[in-house]
Amino acid sequence: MVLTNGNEIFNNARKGKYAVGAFNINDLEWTRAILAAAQETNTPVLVQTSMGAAKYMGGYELCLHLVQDTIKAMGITVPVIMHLDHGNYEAAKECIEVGYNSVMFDGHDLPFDENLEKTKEIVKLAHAKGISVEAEVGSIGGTEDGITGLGELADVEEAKTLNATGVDYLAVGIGNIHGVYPDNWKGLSFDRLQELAAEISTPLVLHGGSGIPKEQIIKAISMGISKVNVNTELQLSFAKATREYIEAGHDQDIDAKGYDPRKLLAPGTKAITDTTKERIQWFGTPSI
Ligand SMILES: O=C(O)C[C@@H](O)[C@H](O)C(=O)COP(=O)(O)O
Ligand SMILES: [Zn+2]
Repeated sequence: MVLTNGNEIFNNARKGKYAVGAFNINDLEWTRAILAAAQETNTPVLVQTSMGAAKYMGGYELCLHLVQDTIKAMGITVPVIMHLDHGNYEAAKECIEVGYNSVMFDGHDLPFDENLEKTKEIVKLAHAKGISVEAEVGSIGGTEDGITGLGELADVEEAKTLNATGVDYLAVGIGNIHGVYPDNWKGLSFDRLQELAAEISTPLVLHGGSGIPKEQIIKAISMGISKVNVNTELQLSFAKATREYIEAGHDQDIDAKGYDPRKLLAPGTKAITDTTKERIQWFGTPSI
């Protein structure tokens, strides 16, 4: 079985100064597309469900089985990590129970001491089952109520304290944000990344990978980022390819090309694979 936790994969990435992509799945097509990209590049991959995506698809157990069965149906042979992305305490416990390979406990919205205590609990529960744990230091910004933040910087002392709980990888704020970056974005803070990487040898995670210029991604990886989360870029690629297909004018009333979902979804699914392969190349993930 190719499903595995993230410990060795991301520790090797940190040591080797490359990253492994963490790509969000939203349905069967996304799952197939991302797994195809990993198989075609012969590289390990992490597929992740946010709480919302898992609910949309039918729950964590269905998502795990979807990935397991798709791996089998596609004959995937590269290592795959099934991960909970931005999980709250209850979701992290549920995914540990269900059998995910890896969980993120995102306690950024809790008082730090509570985040710390709950992280310790999740680490204990997860490690008892050989499941990896990701924690988040501070908040990874984004757009809320129409306002886009410019990205927060993780506190180094808080990062060291959270890291001491035994988490397997640590998401850090270095000016990164989720979703589309605003025109006045100032870029990643490599000074803060250097401070964090000097104190923490645990693989570091960059959330909000979509929209960061390639050269900044590559530089951050050279400084200790070992896992890069990407979701929005895959969604944009899918939407663009699907729109172009529909606007090509297949008459949806009489032409099966215009209404057969397997034809409607094909261009977008291929676009997800192509974008995923391009990001794997950016991350320098070595083929196995
Ligand atoms: O969009 C989600 O629900 C998942 C993301 O938060 C993911 O964790 C991530 O960081 C990807 O960010 P993006 O590439 O900016 O969409
Ligand atoms: Zn994220």
